[in-house]
Amino acid sequence: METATFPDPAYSDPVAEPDPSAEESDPKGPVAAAPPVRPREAFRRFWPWVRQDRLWLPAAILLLLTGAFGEVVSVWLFKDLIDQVLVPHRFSAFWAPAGTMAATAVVSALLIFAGNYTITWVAERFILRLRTSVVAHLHGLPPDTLDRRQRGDVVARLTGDIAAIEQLVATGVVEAGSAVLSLLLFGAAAFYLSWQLALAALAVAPVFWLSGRYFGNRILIREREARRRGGAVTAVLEESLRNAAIAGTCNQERREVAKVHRTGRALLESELSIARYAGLYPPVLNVLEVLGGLTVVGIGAVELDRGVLSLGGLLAFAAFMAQLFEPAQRISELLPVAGAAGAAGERVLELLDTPSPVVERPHAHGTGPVAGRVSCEDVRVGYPGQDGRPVLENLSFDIGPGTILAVMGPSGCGKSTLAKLLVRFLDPDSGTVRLDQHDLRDLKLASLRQAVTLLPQQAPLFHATIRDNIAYGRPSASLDEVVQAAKDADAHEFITALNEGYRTEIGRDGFQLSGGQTQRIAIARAFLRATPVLILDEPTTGLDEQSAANVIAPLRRLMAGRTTILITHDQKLARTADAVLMLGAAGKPGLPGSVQPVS
Ligand SMILES: Nc1ncnc2c1ncn2[C@@H]1O[C@H](COP(=O)(O)OP(=O)(O)OP(=O)(O)O)[C@@H](O)[C@H]1O
Repeated sequence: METATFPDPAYSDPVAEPDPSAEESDPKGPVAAAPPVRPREAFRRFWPWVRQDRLWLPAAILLLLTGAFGEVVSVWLFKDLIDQVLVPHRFSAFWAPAGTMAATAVVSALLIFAGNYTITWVAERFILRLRTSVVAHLHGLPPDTLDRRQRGDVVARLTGDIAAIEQLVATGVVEAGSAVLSLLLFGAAAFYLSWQLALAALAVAPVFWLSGRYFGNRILIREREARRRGGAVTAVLEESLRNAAIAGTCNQERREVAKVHRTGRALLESELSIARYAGLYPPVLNVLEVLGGLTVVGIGAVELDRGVLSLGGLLAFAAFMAQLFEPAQRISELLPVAGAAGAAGERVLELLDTPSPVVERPHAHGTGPVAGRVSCEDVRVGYPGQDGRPVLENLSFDIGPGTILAVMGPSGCGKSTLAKLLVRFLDPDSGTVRLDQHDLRDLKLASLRQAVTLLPQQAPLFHATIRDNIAYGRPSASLDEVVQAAKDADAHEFITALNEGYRTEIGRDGFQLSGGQTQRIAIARAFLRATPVLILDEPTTGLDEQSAANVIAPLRRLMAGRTTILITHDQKLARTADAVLMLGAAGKPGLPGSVQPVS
């Protein structure tokens, strides 16, 4: 029998060829490129999240600039030091300019620190606000819309990409602003000292600009690809780790590792391609700087010879040139960062621009007291990308308050789709779904969901205590209420048998608990919500006979007196219903039969 060895030596070499048998059909990986957005447009879109702190941006620029001005003063004093102390050998005059230079350096350092801290403060607040807004938008989307994206890629967009954007709108603005103003400041000082030399130095400016454009465009294109591939790496990682158990049982560990390796290698190639441009740009600038500097020194030597310029003046000019190149260097370093920010911005805007298929109407109202009548009138619904073929068609039923309606039918006939319609994760293409007399589309979403509890097939649990998991449906519930709900759900006994009882922390998806126990926690949560309408989507699926039997008694108590849509394949459970709706009854999935009383 062949056994896999880990770590596989094949992957210790990062550019090794991955296992070809594991090649994906899509060589570009599981994440599509975001639509391109022009940097100016991206800046305009993200500006609202900076607006609140916008006054701090000029404040930071001012602090950095005043700090930089301190450096101008130091250079000026250095010129005096040479011309008035060193050249005439008057060492008694040393202390005054030296003391002023030292004090200026300290003040300058403090101002630059304050400026940099201010930028970080603005940037971090921007990141926090933007991430919160994007997450709020994503939470407003129905699960189907969100699930169309790779979860790992969404997380990459919400972390790395959002952090990179701040370079475009916060740090970038201040850095570019202060660098440009420093350039002007040092440039003005250089012109004041010798306009001829300053003009000579400026001769290289167009070449700087042209090389900036050349490198900037190429870096942006490569950053786009790298961001996409970065998202693919987290997507593949997330999926691979989530499915580690199935990979193990199917002996597919090698394939999973190869997938991670392949996407990682694609990212590596992308990053190296960026590094070739981003890494070449500063040395190219250095060469241009040296050429500019040599021109200046050549002309300066002639000026010195003609007696137009003092030695101190020439040295001070050279120092200004060095200072001039420092902001130019900073701008050049901003280029790859701005490229990354632009590419990251496109990916975050794509998330923000994902429309919700379910929109609350402007004049939507609350449900008021809910009796619990639920009806569908000639409903037709399908999913996008299915050539307009409906999943449900001509669906009509009307059940009174407190009725339990079992919904049955073959797999794929649209039972879960009906559940989505009733909580408005989906709207019908035609026809009407009603709660009491209200068309669901006229109701506020929060109000509708206050009245309806959906217990999905696999009840999700949070990484939190059992108490918090039960109270999730009503966080204000007291411990007594939580315990009562657990008792009603037949969960109290096994909870108190755990070492820490209700304070026991459970892992994601109920890790530590059996399927039946997880389901009973979810039922306790539904008891606590105590809504007039219940939708139970296959509540016993995946449970063995004994666990299913343990769940049926609390489910009966939960359903008593509430309008319940009970989606099930389980004949035993269906018998607890007052009526049954067979979907796909005529042998055609999606075409419903009528509601029949349970015999
Ligand atoms: N988000 C979606 N996008 C596109 N098609 C979907 C989506 N969800 C479901 N479908 C399709 O709609 C049809 C009905 O799916 P639905 O989940 O409602 O069936 P079901 O009766 O609940 O099936 P099961 O008993 O297997 O859970 C299926 O053909 C399915 O492929």
